[in-house]
Amino acid sequence: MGPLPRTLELFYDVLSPYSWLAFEVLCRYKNIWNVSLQLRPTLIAGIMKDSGNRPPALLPRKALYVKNDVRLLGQHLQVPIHLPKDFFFVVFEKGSLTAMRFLTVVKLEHPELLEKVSRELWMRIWSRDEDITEPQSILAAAENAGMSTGQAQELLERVSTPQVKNQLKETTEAACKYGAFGLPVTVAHLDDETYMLFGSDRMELLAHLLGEKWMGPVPPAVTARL
Ligand SMILES: N[C@@H](CCC(=O)N[C@@H](CS)C(=O)NCC(=O)O)C(=O)O
Repeated sequence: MGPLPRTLELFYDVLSPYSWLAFEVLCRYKNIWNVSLQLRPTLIAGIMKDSGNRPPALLPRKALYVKNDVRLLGQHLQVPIHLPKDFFFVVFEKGSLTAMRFLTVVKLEHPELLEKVSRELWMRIWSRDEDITEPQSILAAAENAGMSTGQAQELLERVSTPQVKNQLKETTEAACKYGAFGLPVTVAHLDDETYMLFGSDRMELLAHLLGEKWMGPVPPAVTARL
């Protein structure tokens, strides 16, 4: 038997553009670093409430900074981020509750499609300024990720069931227990130690903790294909 795989849990919400950045970088590195990457759909609103934090964009000067930061990081990390025209309406009015419940049920029933469906939802909201709250929008994302219409509809019908609601709540609580006050959060389980890292900008530190090499956001073996 070989050594036990090191595990990384990525807590994310598709409402969080920084989560998208962390997600793409970790998806690029998971095989290079030989880590088991567990994707954990989480509700950022729940984390804000539980920790008493507030979204950075509620402070006007921070909002300006974040918009620019995310745009520049998108270019640097080769993730095609284009901010939605009505940033505040999209983030603070529309939110991500149904989308995150949908990803929760995808993880339960078709975990092999979770990466792709998550990416499709991010592409909609943070690249093409498309809705992610209406049933048709969620179905379109699922179908683009390779799910049949029937499969996607079946899962969508389950988003309001106690099982799915509770699962999303449990995952959000798990992130809070690790100390989350925002997203993305990467929890690294390495030998006897557990580390909680906040942000998409902790990857170099993560490489250091893993004893692996950080080769920048787009490692040579990988071509960014977004
Ligand atoms: N510096 C971090 C920022 C991450 C970030 O601001 N995430 C937002 C959600 S998109 C958040 O939860 N912020 C909470 C906070 O900054 O306290 C990065 O580059 O990823």
